[in-house]
Amino acid sequence: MSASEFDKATTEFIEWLRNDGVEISPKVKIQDLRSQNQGRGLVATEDIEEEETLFTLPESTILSIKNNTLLSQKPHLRESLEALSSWESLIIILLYEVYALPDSKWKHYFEVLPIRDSENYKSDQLMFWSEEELAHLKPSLIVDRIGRESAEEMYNKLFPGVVVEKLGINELNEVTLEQYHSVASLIMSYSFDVFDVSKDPENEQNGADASESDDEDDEDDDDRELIKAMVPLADTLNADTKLHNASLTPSGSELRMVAIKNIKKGDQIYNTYSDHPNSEILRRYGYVESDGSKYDFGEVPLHIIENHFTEKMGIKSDSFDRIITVLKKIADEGEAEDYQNIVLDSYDCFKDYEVIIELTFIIQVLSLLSSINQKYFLHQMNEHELYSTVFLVYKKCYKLIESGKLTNSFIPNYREILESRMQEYPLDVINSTSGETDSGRSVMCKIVLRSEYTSLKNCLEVEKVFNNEFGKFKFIAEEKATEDIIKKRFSDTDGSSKKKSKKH
Ligand SMILES: C[S@@+](CC[C@H](N)C(=O)[O-])C[C@H]1O[C@@H](n2cnc3c(N)ncnc32)[C@H](O)[C@@H]1O
Repeated sequence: MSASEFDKATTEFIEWLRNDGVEISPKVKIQDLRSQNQGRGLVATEDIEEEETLFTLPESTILSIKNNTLLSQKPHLRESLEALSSWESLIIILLYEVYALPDSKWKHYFEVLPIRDSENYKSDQLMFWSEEELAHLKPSLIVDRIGRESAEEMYNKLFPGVVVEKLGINELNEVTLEQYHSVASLIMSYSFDVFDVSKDPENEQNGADASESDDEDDEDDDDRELIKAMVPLADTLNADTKLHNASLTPSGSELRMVAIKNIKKGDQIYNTYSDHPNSEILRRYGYVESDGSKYDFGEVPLHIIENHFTEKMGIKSDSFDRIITVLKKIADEGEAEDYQNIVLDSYDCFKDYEVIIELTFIIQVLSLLSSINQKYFLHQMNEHELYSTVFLVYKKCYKLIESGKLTNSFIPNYREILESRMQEYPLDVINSTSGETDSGRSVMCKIVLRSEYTSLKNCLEVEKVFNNEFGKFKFIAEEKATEDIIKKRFSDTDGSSKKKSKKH
């Protein structure tokens, strides 16, 4: 597509929007941002004030289960489509609109989407990367979450079983896996979750959350009210976690894009696609923020914690596995939220000097257990003894953390764990500084790794992490924390010896 064809598609898209009743402020325009690797975007042509409306979209423009050609031609399918997940139904609706209808009402919209213009829109979502390209993203854990298998499972479930055989949509008989992937990834990177105001008008004020929608793995918690929708023009806005200056909000049965800040003439108008770190932005949307997302974090996988406590702190591997089993059991059997699960596959360490509480909790539990293990061997305990020891330690740590305390061994353990994780990152990432302007896949890998590495590094600043406005931890001697536990578990209170595991 030449520059003039690209502009022609934009012009026809705008004309179509206006004819469909979309009102667009004269202070904004769609701009060709291909030179910045951003496709199209919306730009201010005049100064705009906070709360000004940039455009208003009537219901008729929004493509969703409420408004589409498939159901207007085949209304008897409504119930069956509604019974599917909102992902599945929108995929079918969109495939029908794009591939079965040469004259779809939304055809001018499709012309400005990657689905019709593969020349100007490269699909860089991780789903489309080769194994070799993905290898450059290691050690990021994002490579384990690409979701290609689950996408293929959905394709195999829908085609031909559901779509052709059950629903009888023969027009979609020939849909290939490739076409399915391109529609599914379009939904992933362009769709919005909007409240279905027609169902419950009282929700109007809460708003079409109208945020860029989540992916198929995290299907809406509140499926009653949120529907997945393609929202033309609203999805022309690019996103930036730090420059976010406009949001989509409901207004009766319409949707409005509203400035949430003053915007200067010439500035780009940015939406937000939720609070994602760079790795997740790359996975879902195929780009990265070169100077890092506001919501970046690095992750500490459980095996790093395991290696630390088994290789350096004297807990045997087998004991470690048994402790983990007990910790999971405590969470499974625990009453209410008091006994939360602290065994995760990985633990987030945020760029802004915050770590998830589960990381603090599990390191504190294992710190106390390793100090108990020096005298009372965990590996010599039977199942019951180990359970009650771990349980007492768990409860002690819960109380400690709740009252703003950690023990002295916590920080060295925490530090070494983070440092071990950081050592997994390649040297060129460690030594690089921001500033890449290229957007090739290998450069994006570097940027993601740097985002993660920087987040981990920030979390090494323990003063900021454990002594901040949200919580100031005091550090107490190990013995003080373990003495009650040792008394309860190992002292001879009734004359019989409970010191089976004591060192001789
Ligand atoms: C909802 S669309 C935004 C409109 C898009 N630029 C277009 O021309 O159709 C989301 C896609 O836009 C691109 N995008 C959004 N924000 C971006 C940014 N800050 N930098 C680079 N590309 C961005 C990515 O390709 C993403 O998958």
